[in-house]
Amino acid sequence: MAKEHEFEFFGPWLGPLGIVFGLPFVCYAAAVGSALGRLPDVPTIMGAVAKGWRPTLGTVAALAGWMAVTACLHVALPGQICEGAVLASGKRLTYKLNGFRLLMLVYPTIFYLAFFTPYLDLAWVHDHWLSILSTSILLSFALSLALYIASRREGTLLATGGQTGHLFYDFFIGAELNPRIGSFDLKEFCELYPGLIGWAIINLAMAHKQLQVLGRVTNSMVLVNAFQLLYVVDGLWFERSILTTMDITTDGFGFMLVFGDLTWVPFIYSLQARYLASNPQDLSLTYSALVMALNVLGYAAFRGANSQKDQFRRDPQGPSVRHLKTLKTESGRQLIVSSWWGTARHINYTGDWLMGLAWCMACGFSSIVPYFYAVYFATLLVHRDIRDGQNCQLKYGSDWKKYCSIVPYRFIPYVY
Ligand SMILES: NC(=O)C1=CN([C@@H]2O[C@H](COP(=O)(O)OP(=O)(O)OC[C@H]3O[C@@H](n4cnc5c(N)ncnc54)[C@H](OP(=O)(O)O)[C@@H]3O)[C@@H](O)[C@H]2O)C=CC1
Ligand SMILES: CC(C)=CCC[C@@H](C)[C@H]1CC=C2C3=C(CC[C@@]21C)[C@@]1(C)CC[C@H](O)C(C)(C)[C@@H]1CC3
Repeated sequence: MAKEHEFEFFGPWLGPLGIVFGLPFVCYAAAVGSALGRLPDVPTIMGAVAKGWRPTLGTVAALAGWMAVTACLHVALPGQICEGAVLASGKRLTYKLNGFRLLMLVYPTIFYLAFFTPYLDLAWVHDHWLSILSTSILLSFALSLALYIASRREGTLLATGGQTGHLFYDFFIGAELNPRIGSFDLKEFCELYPGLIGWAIINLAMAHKQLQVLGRVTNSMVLVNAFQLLYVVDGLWFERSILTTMDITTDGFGFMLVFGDLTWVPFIYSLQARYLASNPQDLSLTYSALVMALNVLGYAAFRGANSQKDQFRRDPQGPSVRHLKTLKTESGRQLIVSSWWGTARHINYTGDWLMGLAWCMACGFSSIVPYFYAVYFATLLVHRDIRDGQNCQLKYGSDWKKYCSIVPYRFIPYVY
């Protein structure tokens, strides 16, 4: 029964209800605030949304078309075939990974058509933002519902946290672990293809809008596009490493991830570019260099730590990782206690957040709106660090305590 299970997010109702209904509202607020360049009050948000929220045939066709194009390309293009982590059933699923190829095909094509030909008015995305957003929210609800219903089939492998029996909570947190249509893995696809690549395309659309209105693209817009494209390219180039993240190995595919992948990432992570489309900023050379340095620093910690762990988990005797100091655990696995992983237990999160801060800073300091991302992301990472700590405590028992005493800081050495 529901009572015997542990509920994340403050119980079966409070957090889940807040997320299911609160986050779509935050998306609308961010849409209005980024256009105005200030924090909007509720009547202003409601007024703007009332005027422009309705999905149209055009926005439904655009979004459905985008999902269909990415899905077809994922199926049609060749890709690396990789095995995922071992499941509770003892089996491993195979995944086809071709996100980087897909990006390399789609992004330059759209860039060329929008900026060098009259055939693609990409700024349309900017002008129909609220309507596209509503379409995406509705799609997220519909897909989550379909996934929940499908998870009730006989013999589906359910996520540990998504089988409480509490209907709303399971719908929210995700019941089925790896929903698939044949060999097409819906969770891996949604996490890396339409939303993540869509984010990079949306950024281009915002630059296109700026070009239409201003007659040029500002250096801040170029920086935001370049930084975030690097982030997307990195995610797709290292697509394989997603197969060992808790999203794929542990969490079910429900509203939280569906909405996160298909709506939150493209519509919130593009906040800076959308802000700059309506509030252009010209940055000095020195300031631009500072922001670039912060992005490089963040990227070094993010990529350095993630790759180090990845290589170590694949082959602890590999030439680039065999020198690392480790703690041997009773489970037979080792934990790295030197180099990146000796500085703080989640130095990769710190690097990720620093990059996010650089994206916000590229928008200058005239408005707090673009900084919403840094605040949101800090909250997500703190929560994720706690969840991962709990998982590791279960996996490694007293060895995890030992590890925490050797590497006492979570994010920033000597601070936190
Ligand atoms: N942009 C965004 O919105 C988001 C980005 N991310 C990014 O995704 C990346 C992956 O994040 P995530 O999967 O959450 O977490 P991590 O990459 O930090 O993986 C955590 C796992 O790594 C292993 N591990 C932890 N410490 C050590 C150690 N010292 N030595 C060896 N292995 C260790 C443990 O698993 P085991 O021991 O079983 O291998 C642990 O469960 C991060 O860089 C994060 O910033 C994440 C969420 C959202
Ligand atoms: C507020 C809300 C609904 C949160 C849901 C969380 C999701 C937005 C994030 C959970 C884990 C994510 C990851 C990425 C994007 C955001 C979500 C989906 C990621 C794909 C971004 C690119 C990175 O390189 C990554 C591949 C490491 C990363 C994986 C986790």
